Amino acid sequence: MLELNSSNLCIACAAALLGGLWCAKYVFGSRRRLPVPPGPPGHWFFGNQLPKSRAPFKFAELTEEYGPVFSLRQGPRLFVVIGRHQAAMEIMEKEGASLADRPRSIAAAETLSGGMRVVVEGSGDRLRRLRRALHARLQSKVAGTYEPIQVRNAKNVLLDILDDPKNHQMHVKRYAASMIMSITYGKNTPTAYSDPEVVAVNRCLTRFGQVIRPGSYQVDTYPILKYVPGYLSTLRKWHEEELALFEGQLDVVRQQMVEGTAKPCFAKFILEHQKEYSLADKELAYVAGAMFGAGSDTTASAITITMMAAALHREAQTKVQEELDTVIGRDKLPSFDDQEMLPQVTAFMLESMRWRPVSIGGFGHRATKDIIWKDYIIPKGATVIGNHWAIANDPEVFPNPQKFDPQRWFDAEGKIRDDLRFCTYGFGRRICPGQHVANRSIFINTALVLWAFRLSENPAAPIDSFAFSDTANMHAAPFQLVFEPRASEEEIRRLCSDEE
Ligand code: HEM
Repeated sequence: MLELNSSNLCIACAAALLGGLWCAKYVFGSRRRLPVPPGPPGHWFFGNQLPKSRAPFKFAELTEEYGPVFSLRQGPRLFVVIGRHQAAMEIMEKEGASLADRPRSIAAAETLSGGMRVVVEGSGDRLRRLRRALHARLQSKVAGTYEPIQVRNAKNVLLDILDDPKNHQMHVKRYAASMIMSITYGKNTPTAYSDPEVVAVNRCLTRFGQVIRPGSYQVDTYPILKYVPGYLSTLRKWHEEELALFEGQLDVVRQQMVEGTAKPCFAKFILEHQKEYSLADKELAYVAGAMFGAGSDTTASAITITMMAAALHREAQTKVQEELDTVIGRDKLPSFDDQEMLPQVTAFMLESMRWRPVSIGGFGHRATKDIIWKDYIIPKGATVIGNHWAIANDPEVFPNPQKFDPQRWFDAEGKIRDDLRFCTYGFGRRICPGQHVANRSIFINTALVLWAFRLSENPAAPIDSFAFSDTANMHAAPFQLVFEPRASEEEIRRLCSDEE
């Protein structure tokens, strides 16, 4: 990040003055009749210091202190954080139409992503077109057509674990990268996580992750800084690099279409329907790139969390395995067709996603009009965040929330409850369009891994179930697992090499 020096002090002063005016607007001007939700006191001008690390946990503490909805101010920006399930439903879902926007992000959205990355795109016509294109290929019915790709890759996870159990986290990352590359670009060879293409995409993602972190670029609080010469030049260079990468990936499919060798995939679909969705070439490249960006590491993280949960909660694991043994037996592998009959597997994955939510802090939405909630106002322009971690630990909805208890997802008749939902995939109009693909990935990997192996901790290397990266989508730090095959190795290998 650029240090402020004397030559741009004037601009900084102007920024401060402008910030002050905005501040005054929040503090005195627009208080209207209702107050904003309560929150910790802050500096009259700078407001509150946003946590520099582990924000979802610190926000959860503030929820305990200030209630289900609290607010923080940083310079001119107001943040409203929701930490309870009911409030999240009342605000994020019921007021979804007023919260479809994203907070303005000059650094990550406008500069690094050139205004084309769907996850940080503001509401409006372009977002609608992008989401329509994604929905066309990710909605539940279409997601079902990817099941053979998911089964093939999930079987490879079992084989990889047999060959090299130590690298279980890498195998799952390979699963997710390979599956997304197939769906997006029609690549049907297993993609190694060390593929140069995957490495290059991941480099872009790491950069994006760094830039999007609140507070990493002051320009998002004081927009005038964008006129400071050189301030955003690195981000512009990175944008050119990622655009070239995404365009290159799309060009391969374009060429295959000319040669008649293109496989059915998202890239082919959007190229064929470019006019219908009115997407420019660069937008096409980015929306295909978004599939990998949003869907690869998130999926891998969620699968790894189910494996960690199994090793740490052996009773819960046994319940799933008893169900697998009764319903599936030992002569075949579980498949998607069996899901209805495997509610324990479903409950186990639902509880894993609640226990350690991948998108732990939730993503910011921007209010496009004043929202009244109880006796408070969430003013137009505020950034509203549903804190997944705090909501996951709401004791009213998830009693004894620290306990890993898949049985909480069952109703009295032993069916998966349809009145209970956790916000794994976010909220309202910005809900994750990849959720149907993701759920299928988590289901098939959980079912196959628990069918094939008994998972446990290595007593010499206990698992720290809180050792995760401090990033928007969190990843478990490396940890050891012991995989004890539940069938003979030959049998697992034979069943994994059977064609579907
Ligand atoms: C377990 C895996 C996944 C998790 C936990 C996850 C979670 C999320 C969350 C929390 C959001 C933001 C929602 C909000 O703003 O409230 C999101 C957005 C998004 N996800 Fe996922 N996701 C997963 C897998 C996927 C997959 C597999 C794909 C694509 C194939 C995908 C594509 C997207 C896209 C494109 C967005 C941006 C949507 C927008 O901003 O309008 N995700 N995801």
